[in-house]
Amino acid sequence: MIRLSLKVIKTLSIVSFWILFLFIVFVLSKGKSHEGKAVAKPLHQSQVLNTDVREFPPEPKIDLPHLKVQSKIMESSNNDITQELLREVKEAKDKIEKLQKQIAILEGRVPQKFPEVKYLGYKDRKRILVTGGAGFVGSHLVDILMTQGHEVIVVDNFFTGRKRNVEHWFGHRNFELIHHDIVNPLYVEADEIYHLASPASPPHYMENPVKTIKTNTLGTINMLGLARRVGAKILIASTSEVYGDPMVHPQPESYWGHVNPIGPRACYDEGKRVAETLAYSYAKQEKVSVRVARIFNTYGPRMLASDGRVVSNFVMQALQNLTITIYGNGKQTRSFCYVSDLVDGLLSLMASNYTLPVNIGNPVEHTIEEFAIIIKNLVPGCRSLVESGAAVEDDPQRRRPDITVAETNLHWSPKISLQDGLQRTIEYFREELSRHTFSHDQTYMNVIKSPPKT
Ligand SMILES: O=c1ccn([C@@H]2O[C@H](COP(=O)(O)OP(=O)(O)O[C@H]3OC[C@@H](O)[C@H](O)[C@H]3O)[C@@H](O)[C@H]2O)c(=O)[nH]1
Repeated sequence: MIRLSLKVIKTLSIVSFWILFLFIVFVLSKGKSHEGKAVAKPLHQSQVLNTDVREFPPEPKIDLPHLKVQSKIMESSNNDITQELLREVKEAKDKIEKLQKQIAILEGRVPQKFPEVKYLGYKDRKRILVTGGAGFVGSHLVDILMTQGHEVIVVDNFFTGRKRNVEHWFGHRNFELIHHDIVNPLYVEADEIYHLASPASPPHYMENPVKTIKTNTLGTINMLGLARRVGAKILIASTSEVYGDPMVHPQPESYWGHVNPIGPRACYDEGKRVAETLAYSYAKQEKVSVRVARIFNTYGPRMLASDGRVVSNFVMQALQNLTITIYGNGKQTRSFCYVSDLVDGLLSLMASNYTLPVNIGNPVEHTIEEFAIIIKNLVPGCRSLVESGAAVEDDPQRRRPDITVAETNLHWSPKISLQDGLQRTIEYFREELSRHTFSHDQTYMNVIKSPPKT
């Protein structure tokens, strides 16, 4: 459809150029014939005058200057018209050139071929809504749902999501993108809802804590309300942060958590805890079919370089030989799951009959200090220093998922090793870096963080 529109625009611009050109040629030739008439007419008039007033000799002193002035006026007005037309032609040419450039850019961006999509019959094809579908995790989920042959509606407010993440589906008849903030109600039809919309990186969710709470409470109410109205099954993306700074290790789903309700992370931690409470309240009271995934630290391509989480920070620092910044003493631990494993877990959970919360994460645990060294060693020739700085307030000290529930009920466990996943992620960020040019004292971080120059 987009390709067709581009062709039509291209054809129209060429046709309009030729029409304008022919019009100009026509006007110019008219102007010339006028010029001819302008000379002929006075001559004719003078002849008439000669015959009519034979007794009075013509008075060239009066007539000739008049004729000269007149022809000069006509000449100059013709010159003006010509100048004006030439200016218009130039303007039109410039506009057409500009349009052609824009068309070339658009043609380059619209994929000539969509990724291969399975054909599903009417009975098997679902209409699936993904909130936050242009984000890091959401866009990977959308890719799988699309290739499975479903109809996918992406809703995103583009706070941390990017159109670029889903642009390879633009124009596909199974794909729809809605720019919408789910804090406001949404009226669409869907069989399933994956509710992922929320900033997930600590610096992002702390930037506007009130908005983070609204997204996870009002936004979740809106999505649960929608699920109730249309009878859709809904999966809520919760987080390992519901366990806070855990007193139990590793964390099973049965652990109630240890969250500071008034700390800097509370907007997210408590927001997600309320989201879970809302899910089970709608399930109990309104009979909505809910699934709750507690997502542990996830990484992979399409993370924003400015995301602020440890993987993107360390990889970007290592690629640019900048100091790798550890917050605190680096003894705190995390377990990192590659994004494709997480997406498989979400799909399995949605398809299962298991309705209680499920941890989705990779149980291989590392200290942040070890993690910095692992990344440094994976970037060939990296000369970064590793340094410790100030600790982050309320930073959870130990985190590792107990994934027994997922293994038993979903038959799911992560497949991608940290080594493989990080290598793919490093390649992605290397590519991201190559898209930008920097002056000698600039880094990707300070370029993308500084406000755009006007
Ligand atoms: O540059 C950095 C960034 C982070 N860190 C540390 O690395 C650890 C991990 O931090 P991240 O910001 O990546 O993520 P966190 O584990 O704190 O929070 C994450 O938890 C699970 C998810 O649901 C969320 O995506 C997110 O809230 C923390 O201890 C943090 O202090 C650094 O040492 N240096």
